[in-house]
Amino acid sequence: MKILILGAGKMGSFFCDLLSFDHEVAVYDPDHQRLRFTFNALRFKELSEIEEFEPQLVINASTVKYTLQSFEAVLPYLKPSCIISDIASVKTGLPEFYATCGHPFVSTHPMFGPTFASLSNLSNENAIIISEGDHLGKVFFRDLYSRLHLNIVEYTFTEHDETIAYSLSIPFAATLAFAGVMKHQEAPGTTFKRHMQIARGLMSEDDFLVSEILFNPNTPQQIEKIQQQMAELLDIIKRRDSNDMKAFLARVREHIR
Ligand SMILES: O=C(O)C(=O)C[C@]1(C(=O)O)C=C[C@@H](O)C=C1
Repeated sequence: MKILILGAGKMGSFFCDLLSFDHEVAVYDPDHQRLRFTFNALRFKELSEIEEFEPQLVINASTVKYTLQSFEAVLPYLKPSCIISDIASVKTGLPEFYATCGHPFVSTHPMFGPTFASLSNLSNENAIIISEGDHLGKVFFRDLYSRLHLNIVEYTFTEHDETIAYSLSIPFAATLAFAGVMKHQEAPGTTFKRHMQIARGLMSEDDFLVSEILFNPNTPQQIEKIQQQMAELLDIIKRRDSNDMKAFLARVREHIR
């Protein structure tokens, strides 16, 4: 299959490595410097090269802020039968775009990345496939993700954004709150060190990625839940109420069972 990957960032390079043994792969990135590290694939710097290549599948691995923009840039150079796909962390705007783009589409979300996952062993990781996608496109990604031993879950676009607001925005916001008040420790404890590791991982992410995940329209209501929990905890601490604290901790334990 002829596959075009948009974006030679971390995820684009990951898909390129993964697919280049079994498929004819090309990578397009308008930032020519980033193509220096692209191997076993054609490196496209000009849009006209895409037209000549005639890809059958496009995997858009651009930074989430530019997902729609990069689709729009390449669309005029694709055959109508070409399946277009994205791996964006937030799907806002994509259902509307796909509905009018005139191409079969498939949308997925690998729930891992180079910061924390070991890309050579993904057997404990997850991937989401959006149910509205084209049948063949979904079969392609289901097969690819199964071969990586990923746990695969299927959600609609709406379910995806609701779930992601919960599973990414809560840890992101909680980490930002922690990192926002932390100071250098000369003798940190193990819990502190673990939090610090997560905070450093998150802060090494692209600002666009962090922002777009937090800009998910479902995020504010999740952050309000954190605020409610903190307000309740603060109140219990100030009152030094052992019974209320016991009840609070029991409730939290129930949540993480
Ligand atoms: O491990 C990483 O590199 C990630 O950025 C993964 C992570 C996460 O923080 O959990 C971040 C964004 C993705 O859309 C999915 C998962």
